[in-house]
Amino acid sequence: STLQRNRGAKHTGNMLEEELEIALKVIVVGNGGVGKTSMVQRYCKGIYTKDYKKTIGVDFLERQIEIDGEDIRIMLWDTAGQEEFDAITKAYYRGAQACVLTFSTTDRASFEAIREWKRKVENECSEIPTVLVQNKIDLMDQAVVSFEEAEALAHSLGCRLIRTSVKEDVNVATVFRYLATKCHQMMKQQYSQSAPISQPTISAFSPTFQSKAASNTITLTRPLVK
Ligand SMILES: Nc1nc2c(ncn2[C@@H]2O[C@H](COP(=O)(O)OP(=O)(O)OP(=O)(O)O)[C@@H](O)[C@H]2O)c(=O)[nH]1
Repeated sequence: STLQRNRGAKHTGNMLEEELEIALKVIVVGNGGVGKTSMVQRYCKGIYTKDYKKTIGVDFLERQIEIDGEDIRIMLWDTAGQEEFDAITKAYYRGAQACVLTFSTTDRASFEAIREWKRKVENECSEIPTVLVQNKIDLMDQAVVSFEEAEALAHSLGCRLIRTSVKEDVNVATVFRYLATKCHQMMKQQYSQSAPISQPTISAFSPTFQSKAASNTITLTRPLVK
């Protein structure tokens, strides 16, 4: 397929060596304190800390996984949940290909804010694969949101609900694998529909760019070397 061809042609000897890979920009949004930073750190670094330090603006981490035999680099944008940073964070929504809407089991306001978060994302991005995450399920004894309510919200937003405990490392990887799989399927569809001559442009200056032919991001991981 075109997708595979774009992934990279490797030549040995004096020839140019280039390697392209699929990269996905995923944004993690939700109220302050729901566990966004913890989730991204858990997934990308395998660590968890009890301390809460609010995110100022946006943080960025990445992890590579394999979907369908294809390497996918997941770039996770951990955005600030505190409203004071809204103006900064929304600039980072642009170009996102998937979204994690996060609320906490023990924070009613974070659950009620989900529609508003979805609206903010939709203002900057068109419809992108989205998952609703109910975090801190290790604290079910202090729950202020019922399973039924969470499911009803997911249903009305038209997205899947995944319950996680970042603390106990429950279902965190499931969230990102699910989104990456969805995006990968969409890309494959777009590639098979687009004409074979439409090769995406590759920018060596910006870390990511939006291909016009298909809305996937392709990153040049290794510069051209002689
Ligand atoms: N019990 C429990 N605590 C968690 C879990 N995930 C995160 N926390 C704690 O919740 C607090 C807030 O987590 P953060 O990851 O900093 O929250 P955030 O959503 O990034 O907050 P902002 O940066 O302000 O937007 C921290 O004290 C975490 O240790 C979880 O699954 N269970």
